[in-house]
Amino acid sequence: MKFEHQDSVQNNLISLFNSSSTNIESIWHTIENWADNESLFPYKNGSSGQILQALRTAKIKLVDNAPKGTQLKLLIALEGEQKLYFKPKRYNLTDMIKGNVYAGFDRHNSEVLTYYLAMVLNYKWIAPSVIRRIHFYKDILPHATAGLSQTMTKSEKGSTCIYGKCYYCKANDTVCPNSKGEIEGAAILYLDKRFQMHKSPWRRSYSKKKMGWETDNDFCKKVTLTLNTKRILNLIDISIIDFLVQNGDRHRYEVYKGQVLLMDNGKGLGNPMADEMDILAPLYQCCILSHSTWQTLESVSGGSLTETIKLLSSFHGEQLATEDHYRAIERRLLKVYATVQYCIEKLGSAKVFKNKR
Ligand SMILES: Nc1ncnc2c1ncn2[C@@H]1O[C@H](COP(=O)(O)OP(=O)(O)OP(=O)(O)O)[C@@H](O)[C@H]1O
Ligand SMILES: [Mn+2]
Repeated sequence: MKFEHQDSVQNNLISLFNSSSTNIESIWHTIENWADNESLFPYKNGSSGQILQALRTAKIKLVDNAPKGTQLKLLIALEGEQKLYFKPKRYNLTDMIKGNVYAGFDRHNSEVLTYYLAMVLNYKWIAPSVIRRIHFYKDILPHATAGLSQTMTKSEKGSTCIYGKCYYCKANDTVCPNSKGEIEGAAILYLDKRFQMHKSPWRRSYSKKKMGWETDNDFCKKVTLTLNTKRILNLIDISIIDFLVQNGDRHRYEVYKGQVLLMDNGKGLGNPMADEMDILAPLYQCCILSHSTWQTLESVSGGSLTETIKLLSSFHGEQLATEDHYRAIERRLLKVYATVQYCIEKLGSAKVFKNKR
């Protein structure tokens, strides 16, 4: 069932994304002059769509390794002073990643789908991200830094491949151009600003050891001693987004202009059959939620969440996930509603719903 209110939410989102304008210079100019406390990057009046179009098409000036982190990725300088992070495709959409919630390589489509998901859920502290195919021999090799060239190797079939520079990068784990000579990946707009990094209170141990949040029923109380309500509400918003795509790897978070950024979203969409509930621990342990997040969640019920993501991503002609994954997101959304219901029953809605500031 669809409500009128849902149509207006969807129409508003369409107006952010359905932009045919491709004046790259002018959208980069808008970004450079962006000084707003409402979102990480401009999004109104088609800006979101224009940024994605620019990320997909802007000419490449320089390609380098991006050595921070465990996953292979590139830092690409575009004509006109903007940069992007390029997380290459490592899996097909139908591949199932078995194992724990942080198993496997990053999924490039998870970065992109999470961007749309966050925008639909009105979480605007995220960098625009879009699928881009880059011609290896025309657009990477001629612009590669010496450092990047040193982390390339010839495959058995004779093509040049990249193994990159990162914590988990290994010379036999390469990314190679496809039969068209292209490498597909997520092009993520680079935030060239200073931000602070914090450890997530709900991070995993990445070993057999149990973390405080896994054993302590009063864990949220401890968190409230160090973090204010606004920060906790932000972390809860993020845990909902992470739960919907099953990203279980939110070990740290970055803060910019007092807002928690949704950065590093590549560990979602691994297994459409899994609903690991503990990703939602911030929500069910603290049992608070911002009013506005709840309103937004209610406004995307009944299938409209994934319908809207599909619609917005269709403007670039890309399929971001299989139907199994979209069904899984809708199924998990029902579990989010049920978790909020549990909190209301436990504490009463007056205690659950909070204002963000
Ligand atoms: N869009 C961005 N703009 C600027 N900096 C970014 C952006 N995305 C990520 N970073 C920074 O780069 C670092 C590495 O990126 P990211 O976390 O995506 O890589 P990763 O390989 O998945 O790392 P990890 O293995 O620690 O999860 C992050 O710590 C973050 O500070
Ligand atoms: Mn990561």
